[in-house]
Amino acid sequence: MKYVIGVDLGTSAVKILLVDQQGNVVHEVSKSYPLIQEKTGYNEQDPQVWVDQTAAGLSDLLREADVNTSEVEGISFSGQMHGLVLLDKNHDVLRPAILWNDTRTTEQCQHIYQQVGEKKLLELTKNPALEGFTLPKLLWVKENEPEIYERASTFVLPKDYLRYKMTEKLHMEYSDAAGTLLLNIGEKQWSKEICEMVGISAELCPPLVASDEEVGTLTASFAERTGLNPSTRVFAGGADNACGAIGSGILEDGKTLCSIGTSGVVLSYEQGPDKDFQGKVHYFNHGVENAYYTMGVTLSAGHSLSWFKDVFAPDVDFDDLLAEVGSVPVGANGLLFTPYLVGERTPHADSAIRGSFIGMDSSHRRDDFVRAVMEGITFSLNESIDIFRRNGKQIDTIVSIGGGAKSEVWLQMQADIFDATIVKLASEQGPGMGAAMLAAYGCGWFDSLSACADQFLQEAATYQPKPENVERYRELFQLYKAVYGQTADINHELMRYRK
Ligand SMILES: Nc1ncnc2c1ncn2[C@@H]1O[C@H](COP(=O)(O)OP(=O)(O)O)[C@@H](O)[C@H]1O
Ligand SMILES: O=C(CO)[C@@H](O)[C@H](O)COP(=O)(O)O
Repeated sequence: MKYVIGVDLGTSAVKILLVDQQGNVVHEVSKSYPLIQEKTGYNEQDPQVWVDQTAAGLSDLLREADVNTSEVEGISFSGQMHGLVLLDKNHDVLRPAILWNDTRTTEQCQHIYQQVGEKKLLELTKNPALEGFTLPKLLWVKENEPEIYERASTFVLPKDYLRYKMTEKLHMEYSDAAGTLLLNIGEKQWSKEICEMVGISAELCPPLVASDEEVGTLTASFAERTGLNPSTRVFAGGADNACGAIGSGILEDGKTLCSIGTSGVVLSYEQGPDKDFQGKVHYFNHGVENAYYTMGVTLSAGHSLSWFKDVFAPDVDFDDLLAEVGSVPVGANGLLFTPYLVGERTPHADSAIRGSFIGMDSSHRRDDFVRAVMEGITFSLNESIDIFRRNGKQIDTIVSIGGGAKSEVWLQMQADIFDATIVKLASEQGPGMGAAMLAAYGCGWFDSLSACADQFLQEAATYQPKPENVERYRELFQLYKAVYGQTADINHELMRYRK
């Protein structure tokens, strides 16, 4: 038997899948790591921890699955996007990585608009300047930590750093480079024009490769540390949302994905770079050659539920926390939640907005709060679906993945709020599966990623919208949408009282 490995370097954990030639997940391992949150809006991680936890996870995976390592042909990656990993001339890390959900860079985003202009920025990158993207982070370091910036010789994104430590080959690939705001996504080249206009040396930008490109094999020391064979073939991989799309079969026009991980995204396949969403949704290169995708992002999706659990039910696991949510009626007995715990991206690009519970009543119990949190996250994602539909996209079927797809109640809630059929796949680990598929395709097991998807991906269940719930949620969605406007000023004022 032959195997490939998909490594998904997420925000809460690295998840590693061992997949056979039929697409069966033979074994999986997850190793978590913390967020470093020194101040409000700050979110960092130590890149060395990603490498150590991945090495530990691979070692556990191979030992527990008890496979012959010479049968593991290839390995590839999916990674949390946008995180800035700054490296010196020896490729040593210069400071903790500044992550996608870090929103300290509002001033730098304004600087980008002033220097480049909104129209030009959209023309070149197809995206607006958002705090989470990599370029504003580079500018923040340049302004606030000039002694570190001066020592920088290049930058990479989280999974690129991990791959570098495994192979000693340094690259970035298109689907993740698209989220830096420095890539001309249509031409698939670093934009020298943007570098010049914002004052970043183009020499900092690393060499670019395609997601399915073979970049080398493992170093002897990493192979020894994990038990993998040093000749294991290593493929570049992709951004977690591009890999989530591959691992969910979002490989042709008309296909839509909803992923509820730490962040939440609604993502739709695009054939080319030429559609115009006026920057209201993100527009990135896919992990499939010459394809693209558009997506809306809820910054704190699963993170809102994890936050609620950590603060109010630390000793309860997710299954127990959600056990009675199905018996709470639609609308959580009049309780609304907005999931803006770390600011928001779509549809409100606002780093200072924060979350609210509206309508708390002394009759409310923990289950009402849990349902309200789940509904609020799903309403937020519905705002992205709304943008797609208003721009002419037909969305009647959505593949749902991520931690949120583990719960039947949440899957039905998605069907009712999105008013669409929800498809659950046999594995909810889309990004890890997408990474494994890139390795399988790269190893030549299939002629195309679509052929691989036909073999690897199976529908496990579908959830149909229930008309009476759809109607109630339609009314509640109008109230949900009003909360942002009614709480924005108060939240902006409260900003100066935060840590
Ligand atoms: N059993 C469960 N039911 C519902 N939601 C869950 C469950 N387990 C985890 N989650 C949610 O999924 C999120 C983690 O999703 P995951 O896709 O693993 O995230 P990431 O890739 O960002 O690390 C958690 O924050 C939590 O809110
Ligand atoms: O910032 C984005 C997309 O633009 C996030 O989707 C990150 O890519 C992190 O993803 P998860 O850890 O939630 O999967």
